[in-house]
Amino acid sequence: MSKAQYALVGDIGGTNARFALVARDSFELEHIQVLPCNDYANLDEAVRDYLAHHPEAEVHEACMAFACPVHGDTIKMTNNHWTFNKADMQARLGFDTFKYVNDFTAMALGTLHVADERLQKVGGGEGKDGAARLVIGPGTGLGVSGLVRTMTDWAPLSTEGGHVDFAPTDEVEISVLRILKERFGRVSVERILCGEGLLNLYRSLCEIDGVEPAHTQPSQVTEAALANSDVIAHKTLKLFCAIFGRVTGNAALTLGALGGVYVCGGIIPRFIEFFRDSDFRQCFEDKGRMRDYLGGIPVYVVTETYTGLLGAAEALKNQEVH
Ligand SMILES: Nc1ncnc2c1ncn2[C@@H]1O[C@H](COP(=O)(O)OP(=O)(O)OP(=O)(O)O)[C@@H](O)[C@H]1O
Repeated sequence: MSKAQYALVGDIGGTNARFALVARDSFELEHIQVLPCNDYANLDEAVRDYLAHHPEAEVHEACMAFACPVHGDTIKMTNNHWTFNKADMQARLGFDTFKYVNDFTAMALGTLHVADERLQKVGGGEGKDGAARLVIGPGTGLGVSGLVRTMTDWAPLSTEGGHVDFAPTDEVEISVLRILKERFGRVSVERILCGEGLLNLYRSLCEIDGVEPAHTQPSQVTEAALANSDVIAHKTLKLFCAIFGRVTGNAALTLGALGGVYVCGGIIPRFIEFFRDSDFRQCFEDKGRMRDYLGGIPVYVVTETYTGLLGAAEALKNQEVH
């Protein structure tokens, strides 16, 4: 009996490597497995281990997303010890095709295949068909990407939008800027809108109120905020959502994202009800003469865990991804 033909897709983060198989012309992820990168000397060991569990699959094609730059000849993971030459790795694994994409680019492409029930709408109308989409996500950093329709496919934009300047809009935010400027010299929005950023914001609000910080992890701040057991933690999460709304609105204006906004990353899905009740949407739309323009744009929080794997599957077939 001949083996079934599959492509291997991967999403390689600092801590974990996620793998799945996809059949030809399908976006259904089969046999998803999450392996700790630290258990393997390099990528090929992890891939071999994964494929050894699926001898029924014949794999000639692969596409993987990496949490590091992917444009050079060498992949050097930012947060783990894996490093290798791309051509050498492809030869070692014996794949006819091996595509490499950045993890947030894969996240953006993955939103094209997320099931409707994994998209939580937070205001706005219907996205305009074929118009640009914004993909933005606070996680370890603040990822910003976009999707633009071309003649053949959706082209993902690789941007550094997390590094635009933080633009405060009231006295409290101006005080936050002052405090963070003293610490970092320059304050990009990523200094606030990511896990570490949430802590930066919390510590700043503690300093403004003259209170000793009680939390040292981003998750502690959100837990205390959700339990409403700590006034400053609650204020922090509220302000986090408001600033995220303004930054997302700015990015949507710049990109002309009438097709919709997709909120990815591991942070917002952890407090989706709080997010829905927050000032996020109001701040997203609070752009003077552009209020109506933004008012029509739907915002979706993506709650799918494996968006990056779906994106790797899309990237394999997408002619705009080289
Ligand atoms: N409950 C929480 N509230 C706020 N931030 C959190 C919470 N739990 C984890 N974080 C923060 O979320 C960040 C991780 O984000 P995310 O889950 O998106 O990972 P990632 O950037 O995709 O990285 P990787 O691909 O290595 O998993 C970390 O900075 C972490 O401290």
